[in-house]
Amino acid sequence: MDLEAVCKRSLVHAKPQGLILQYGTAGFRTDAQHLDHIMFRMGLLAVLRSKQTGSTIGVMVTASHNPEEDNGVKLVDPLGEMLAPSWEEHATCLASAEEQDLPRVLAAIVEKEAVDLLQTAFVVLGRDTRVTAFRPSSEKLSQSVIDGVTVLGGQFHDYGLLTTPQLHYMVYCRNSGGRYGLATVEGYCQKLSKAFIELTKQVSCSGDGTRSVKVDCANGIGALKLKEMAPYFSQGLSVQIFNDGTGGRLNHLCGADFVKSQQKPPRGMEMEPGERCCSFDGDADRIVYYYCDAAGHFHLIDGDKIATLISSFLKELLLEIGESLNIGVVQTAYANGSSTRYLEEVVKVPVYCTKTGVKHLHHKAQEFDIGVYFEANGHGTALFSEAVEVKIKRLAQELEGEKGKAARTLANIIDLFNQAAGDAISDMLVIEAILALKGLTVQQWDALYVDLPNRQLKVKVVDRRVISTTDAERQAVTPPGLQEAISDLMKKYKLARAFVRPSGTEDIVRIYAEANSQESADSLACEVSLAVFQLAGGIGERP
Ligand SMILES: CC(=O)N[C@H]1[C@@H](OP(=O)(O)O)O[C@H](CO)[C@@H](O)[C@@H]1O
Ligand SMILES: [Mg+2]
Repeated sequence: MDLEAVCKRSLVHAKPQGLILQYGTAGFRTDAQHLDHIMFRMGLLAVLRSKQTGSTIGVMVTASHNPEEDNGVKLVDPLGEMLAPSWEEHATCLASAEEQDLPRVLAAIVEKEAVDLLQTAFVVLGRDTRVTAFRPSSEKLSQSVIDGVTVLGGQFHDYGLLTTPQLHYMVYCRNSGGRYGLATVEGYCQKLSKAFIELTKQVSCSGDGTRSVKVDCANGIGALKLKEMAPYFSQGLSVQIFNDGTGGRLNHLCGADFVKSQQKPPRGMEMEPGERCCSFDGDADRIVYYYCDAAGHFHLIDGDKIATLISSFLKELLLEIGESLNIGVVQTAYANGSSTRYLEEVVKVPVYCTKTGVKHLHHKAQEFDIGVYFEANGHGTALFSEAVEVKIKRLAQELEGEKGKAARTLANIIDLFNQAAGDAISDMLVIEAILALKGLTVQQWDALYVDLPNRQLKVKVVDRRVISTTDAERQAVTPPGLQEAISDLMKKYKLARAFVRPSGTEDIVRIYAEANSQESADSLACEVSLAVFQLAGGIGERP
């Protein structure tokens, strides 16, 4: 490790003195102007992680659903997963080191993690479409990552524009010796499209021609990548893209985050009653569906209902095949109470709750033969253990009749999921395939259960760390008295549930409340916000 060369090069990407940023739930994220040194240093860290694991490591430059002027970066571990927690700490230390401390911090990581510096390193990069008013943001920032990689002698491949889940897929492919698929955009498009076409060709065309869906791409990378992929699956589905980045701004009044949090359609989407529509977020790892009814009312179908559709379908297939595999659904505290009840009582699958952030859900889902996980906001996928995948693919060839058909359907569904990360394009194709196979309309899907009315609010406090939680964030431990106050407030309403937690991506405290009516959910959320404001050091306007 030529520390002298690293220090010299680092001056080109000098860290603003005193600037401290933390590797959070989704990597580093802030105003793009403050990220140059972070990018260079994440290039360095990716090389060390690659040497330590003897595997290809991914670096994705994106700020997902954040406003256009922001940017961010996250590292992708060997199996396409989020970076291991101990390395998140190294990332924070490295990002916070002042220039003169850089050699010491790097040496400490090498020692602590027993990195063999003689190992070769390989890093793959992807980036979204972000530009700032004056210059490309993601493109320039990914050059800084490359600078970090090369100064430490690492090799790299820059994929250029990719969705976040596509980069996760590439990393997984490269480290699984081709077992998972071909590590190219073409390989990705072919693997998913082949599975989708196999699935949908069994559906008898009921005279209404090709199925179609309207997709809001949040003016982000999803538009480019969906356009690129659409010809591969066009015989099974036609997509009409809105907010493709040619007119509007990234994530502005559109995209999955906007639609879910505002519970209204994105700007620019032309909705006819009963038509299936969906929205991706800015880096295409989240998806939500929606439609409007004949009276013009908007209906949101969020991650919880997506998880329900997927897990019931998988359960039905297993029943048909005659295999009793251990299937589990993983949610967070934000999952609508109706969805949890429906999954447990009607679908009869065990449901688990983890802390917010996909890495927690992903990790829990790996414990099952088949683990389905979704955050309410639409980020999720399904994971199949290697043994299950091998078994189902064998059964698909061996079994005949209805059992064989079900096994082949499941084998294709396994290929259609991106098992490295939640993926809007892959999830959309899974959903479209299931709806087609089951002959369900979007309204029938929506009618599986009725969401409990709910409300999310934010409160600003002096220091959000005064709030600590337990029981997968459903109970507040500190400050004293807060949980008692919330529990007392909940008693006033029917079917009420409320919790608070400090956000991992914004400097705020989030409040969630649900109850039997919208009025009750709104007023419970408001009362809980006030309790947070009073007991946890609220600042600014009183809720
Ligand atoms: C309530 C909510 O939607 N929280 C989001 C949000 O995290 P917060 O820690 O709540 O800010 O961003 C995360 C990263 O994208 C995502 O995983 C999570 O679900
Ligand atoms: Mg995202």
